[in-house]
Amino acid sequence: MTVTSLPGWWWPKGRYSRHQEVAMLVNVYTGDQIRAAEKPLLDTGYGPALMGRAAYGLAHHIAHHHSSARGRGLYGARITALIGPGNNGGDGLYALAHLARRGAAVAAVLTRDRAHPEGLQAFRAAGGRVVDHIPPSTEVLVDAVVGTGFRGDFVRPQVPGLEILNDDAALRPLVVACDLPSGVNADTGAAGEGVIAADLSVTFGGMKQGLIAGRGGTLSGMLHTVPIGLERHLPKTPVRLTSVQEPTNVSSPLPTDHKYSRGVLHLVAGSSAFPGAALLTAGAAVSTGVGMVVLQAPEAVRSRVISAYPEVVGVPPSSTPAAMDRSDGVVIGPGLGDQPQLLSEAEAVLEHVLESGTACVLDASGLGLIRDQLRRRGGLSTNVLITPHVGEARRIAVMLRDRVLASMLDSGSAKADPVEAARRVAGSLDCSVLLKGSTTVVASPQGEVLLHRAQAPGLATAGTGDVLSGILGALCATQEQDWLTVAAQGVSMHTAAVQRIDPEGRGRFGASAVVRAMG
Ligand SMILES: NC(=O)C1=CN([C@@H]2O[C@H](COP(=O)(O)OP(=O)(O)OC[C@H]3O[C@@H](n4cnc5c(N)ncnc54)[C@H](O)[C@@H]3O)[C@@H](O)[C@H]2O)[C@@H](O)CC1
Ligand SMILES: Nc1ncnc2c1ncn2[C@@H]1O[C@H](COP(=O)(O)OP(=O)(O)O)[C@@H](O)[C@H]1O
Repeated sequence: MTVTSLPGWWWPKGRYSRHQEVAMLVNVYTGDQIRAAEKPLLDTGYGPALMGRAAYGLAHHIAHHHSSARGRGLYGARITALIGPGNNGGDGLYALAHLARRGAAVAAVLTRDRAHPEGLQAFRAAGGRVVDHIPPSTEVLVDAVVGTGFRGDFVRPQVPGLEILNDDAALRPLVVACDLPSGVNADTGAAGEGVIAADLSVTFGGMKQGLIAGRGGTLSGMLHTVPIGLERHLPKTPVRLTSVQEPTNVSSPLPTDHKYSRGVLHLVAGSSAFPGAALLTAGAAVSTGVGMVVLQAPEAVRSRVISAYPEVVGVPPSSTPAAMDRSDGVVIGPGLGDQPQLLSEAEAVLEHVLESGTACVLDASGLGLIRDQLRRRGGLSTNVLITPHVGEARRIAVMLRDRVLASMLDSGSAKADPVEAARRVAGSLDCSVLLKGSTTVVASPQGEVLLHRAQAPGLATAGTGDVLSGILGALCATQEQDWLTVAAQGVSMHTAAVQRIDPEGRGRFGASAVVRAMG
């Protein structure tokens, strides 16, 4: 069976061997797009065939992951499924029937008084038992309560024995979600408290946005897509997923290059309160490979940065735009703080950038400059990439007086929708947006979206955003690419550096270590 395996290089419980991923950019669909693609096939009687392929793929991945987690074959493996009333439950039942025929001891808990009749029949015929609790010896728990048919709120079924989910990692069963963890919104990733976090999600027909975005991205675990024959019917999607691998499409220096042809990056970063941010941004830019890094910052910041990176050229914060004449890329904001003088000097640089069209990354305190630009120009410009985290994006929602946007950014809300939020900010400000978080969402003003699921929660440490700004700045100064390409390269490099220093996902590193791992 052909499958597309997605990022799995790091795994929290350390139970699996490293997984090779294959795809560089994968199309991502909403639940409705998948359902629409299924429709012509269902209308012409192919429903059972689709379900057959889905169930076979699910069984295949359960068997594979069980044997890599336990180090033995399927014979005698104790597999229990939570089965809902719809086709998602049907997939689960047929998958268990396959596994029973390969010698597994399978059981199903029916969470409602009805279940997919043919699936139930196949399950029973294969020797499956319907039980009213989760046997404590369960090694694999399959979540097939509800898939893309999920509507409203999800309440975790009250099934005796589910407490085994609270066991220590070594005892806990492997949790496999059928299509997606029950209760995750397939489009947005919004999810309530009752959702059972999966170690592995096996999804059918195409990668669903809800498995990557928002809370869904943190609940879905390792991802596999099982092709079920929808490919021809799937629409062109503007949403793609990056790989976490080191990008291969970043230009290397040519024998004919000189420092100016390799790009000059102008950084407006650092203040007496936050000199470290300038160090991290400059260090990351130098290590990414760029012809020259120019740092516009107060004297104390410059001397600290230059003592660590003597190759950086310092200019005072009051420099005129002439200091930027040779700049191919600009980063404004890391560690600027809130000193009015520094901010007004940064504003002059931003004005110059907006006039000249030089590629510019606007981050951290630099994002506060958007307010004035909204007043002056009604937004920014397509040569700008803004890189807010969710808190900063909420402040942008306030600047835009956009309540809908604010609710999309509220991760606890059923309306949470980071993909649409990033698109909305990009459209409103006419610039590209990189919304940081456990899944990074990059959106262009034209509505194209790129998702990156780092699966590296150790990145949640101060200063890693400054490192990312330095990487993005260096990349945009070195090569002429659209922001989506630069962002895909940048986030992949950022994550790949973490992969090198922290392959086990222990999180015992700081942002400086990420810079050191860049080279
Ligand atoms: N349409 C098809 O032919 C295919 C569908 N497939 C599977 O079918 C799933 C979709 O099937 P369905 O459309 O039957 O929908 P689901 O099985 O996902 O959900 C529908 C059922 O879940 C219940 N439900 C809805 N919201 C709920 C909530 N908040 N809490 C608890 N229960 C809730 C409903 O009562 C309904 O009976 C996909 O996720 C996938 O697993 C696959 O077999 C591939 C082919
Ligand atoms: N839970 C997480 N999992 C993976 N990556 C994360 C997580 N939390 C944050 N990150 C990443 O870490 C970086 C943090 O950036 P930011 O919040 O701007 O930090 P700082 O301002 O301290 O530099 C971003 O690239 C973000 O995507």
